[in-house]
Amino acid sequence: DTLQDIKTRGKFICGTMGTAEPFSFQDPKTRAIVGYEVDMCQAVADSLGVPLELKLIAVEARIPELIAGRVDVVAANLGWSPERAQQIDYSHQHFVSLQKVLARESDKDLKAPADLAGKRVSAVRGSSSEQGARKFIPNVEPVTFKDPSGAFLALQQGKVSGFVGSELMLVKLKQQAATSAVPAKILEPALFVEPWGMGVRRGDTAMLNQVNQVLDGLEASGKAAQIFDKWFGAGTPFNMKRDFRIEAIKG
Ligand SMILES: NC(=O)CC[C@H](N)C(=O)O
Repeated sequence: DTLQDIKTRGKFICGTMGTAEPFSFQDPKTRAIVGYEVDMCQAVADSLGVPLELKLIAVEARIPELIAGRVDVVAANLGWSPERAQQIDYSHQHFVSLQKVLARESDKDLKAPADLAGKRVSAVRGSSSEQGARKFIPNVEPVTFKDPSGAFLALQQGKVSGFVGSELMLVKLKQQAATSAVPAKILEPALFVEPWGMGVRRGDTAMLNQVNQVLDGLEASGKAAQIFDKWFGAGTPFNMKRDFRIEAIKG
């Protein structure tokens, strides 16, 4: 749909995770889907003068839903990769993430991702983590799950020795595991770094320009840094400093 179609329709539809704190997750009190990526989508909706509608999508459905036109953009932990960049266009990066491995605290012989060579690991189906597991850990064919919860459960049940995923997802799961029977640890070093952008349909130049203009505006005004601090800064479970800018992804 063109920008005019979206204005006529009267809503901007953004595909998002809904399960990934603090990017897009359910607020325990209000039950609304909130988060960093939701704020970014809201800014685009505001720029178009229409309300934001969130559509929750699984990791493996992100690119298919976008290509099929069932969402206007995808803001769903979407890492840039050369393969994906053949299928869709990417906005400027709005986050930069590490990919790491979560293991059981009790597995003392597992210190680095390389120690998982030839072992079983889990990953979310259709994620860059699935591909990264194959690429960066020798002799690994990941067991995949539709949702992060399944991949995490497999680790806790001892069905796999590691769970490859985005760092902040693993940070939250590690916190969750700390009070369970199976505490977890994050292995260092990271497997790889990935810039995240909003996914836009290939050739939808008007939408791509609109999103980039909004993101660049948030960067220039300092609003992007404020939104970052709100979700990742001191007083949040992540306590992070911003070490990237919103800018074009250098592929
Ligand atoms: N599982 C994950 O790490 C989240 C998705 C991942 N960032 C991707 O782009 O596929």
